[in-house]
Amino acid sequence: MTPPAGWPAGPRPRGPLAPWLGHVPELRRDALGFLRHSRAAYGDLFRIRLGPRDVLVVASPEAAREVLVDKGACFRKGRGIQKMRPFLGTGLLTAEGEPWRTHRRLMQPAFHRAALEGMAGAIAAATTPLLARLHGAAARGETVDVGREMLHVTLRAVAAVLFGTALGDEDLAVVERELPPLLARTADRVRSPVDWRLPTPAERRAQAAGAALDQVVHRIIAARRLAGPGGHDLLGQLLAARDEGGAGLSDAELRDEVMTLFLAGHETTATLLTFLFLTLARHPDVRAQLQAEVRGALGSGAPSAAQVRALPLLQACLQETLRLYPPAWLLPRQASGPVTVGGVPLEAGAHVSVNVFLVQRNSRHWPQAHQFRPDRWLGLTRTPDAFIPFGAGARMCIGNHLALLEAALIAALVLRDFTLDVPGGGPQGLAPGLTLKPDGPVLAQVQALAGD
Ligand code: HEM
Repeated sequence: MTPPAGWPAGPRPRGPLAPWLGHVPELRRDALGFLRHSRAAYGDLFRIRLGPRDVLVVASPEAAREVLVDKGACFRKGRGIQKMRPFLGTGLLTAEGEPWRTHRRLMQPAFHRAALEGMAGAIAAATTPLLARLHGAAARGETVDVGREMLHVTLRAVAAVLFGTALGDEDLAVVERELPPLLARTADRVRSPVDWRLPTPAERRAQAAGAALDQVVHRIIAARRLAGPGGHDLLGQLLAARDEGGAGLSDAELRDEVMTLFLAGHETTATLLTFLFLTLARHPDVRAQLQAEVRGALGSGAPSAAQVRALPLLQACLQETLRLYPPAWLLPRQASGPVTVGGVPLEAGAHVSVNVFLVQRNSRHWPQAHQFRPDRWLGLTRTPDAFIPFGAGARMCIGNHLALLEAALIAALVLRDFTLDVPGGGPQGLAPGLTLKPDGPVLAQVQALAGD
């Protein structure tokens, strides 16, 4: 195993199977511990081995910027992302080159901050069943599984934002039932070292789920086309989008984009909210200040986008949660031609992994990097370079404003009426999979706050 010429050092794989597996066993055992330890020993750029491949791990904001922004055109998405294609088709997440550029140009306006203003009502309405469940749990003294509840609410929110009122209760039930097995199977495929599709029960379940979802999505697209322009839903805006030649997205392209938005926008936002409530339960002083801010600024009705954006401590807590626990914790890339990163020469096909988790806990850039200190965000006028939870450059998350709006609205609505306590402090470890999650369920006791 000869490392590529000019590459930095990294840990040596151990054990009899090391030549075949490289660091896969270490990563399976404790990926974050292994990566943190390697960074401490080898610096902000180091080499690891994944099976037959050398991977350059990037843990400095400067080199991350090179990969994602300055030399972004010299890289394509890594292999894992391509394995999402059977279910996602070629939506924004998986597309490359000209098709990606065309779709991104067409879709971008619908995701601008100003375009999202009118969606606050739909997100607040999607939160109503969660609030009802929390009331019930508080009255009965039951605990709630915060992660599960956040997955429910963000799925409803993303569905409401995408389809508006076009999504009836029956269709929503299909989405709630069929999307999770499809997403779970997609995550398994990404993690798997091989890329085959045996007809296992999970694969067959995912295929059936995909077919059921396709039916719903195609029906809604047809109905939405008939209804014509107007409305605040994203699908309406995507249907109306035209390129310079006057061409819009076909039904097949819209299907792929809708599935992509479900996948990209659902678990990520749920994870942010789960970590937010877990972290606030561990910092009751911050939570009390935050509740005072929310209750002081919001009346009893549905808050507007402008109202939640103007809550400085809520915004600071969301940023600090994204810094410590970035749901998209690593961004894999493959060089499409010869290029250097941090002075390291890469050949075409070389693998790079921008490690968002390590960048955002880099102590050169973040004093007390591992501590939850939302106050560090108060009064900041520009986003620090070492903060890339939504990526950076041309492939940066198209849904970043939507995610922050959704998370702020849901968090504000919950915090206005409830306190979620997590007895024993909840799960202590982190589970880095497709997204970064707590390594166990976050079980909360719910207390309803008295009205004013
Ligand atoms: C807290 C929530 C979210 C986080 C942390 C997050 C993070 C990210 C990151 C890091 C990327 C870049 C991936 C890369 O460079 O390889 C990305 C891409 C993307 N995200 Fe998000 N995301 C979130 C929510 C959303 C939402 C709500 C949507 C839409 C409903 C969305 C849609 C997308 C899409 C379509 C892409 C691909 C963009 C492209 O390549 O042009 N995301 N996201």
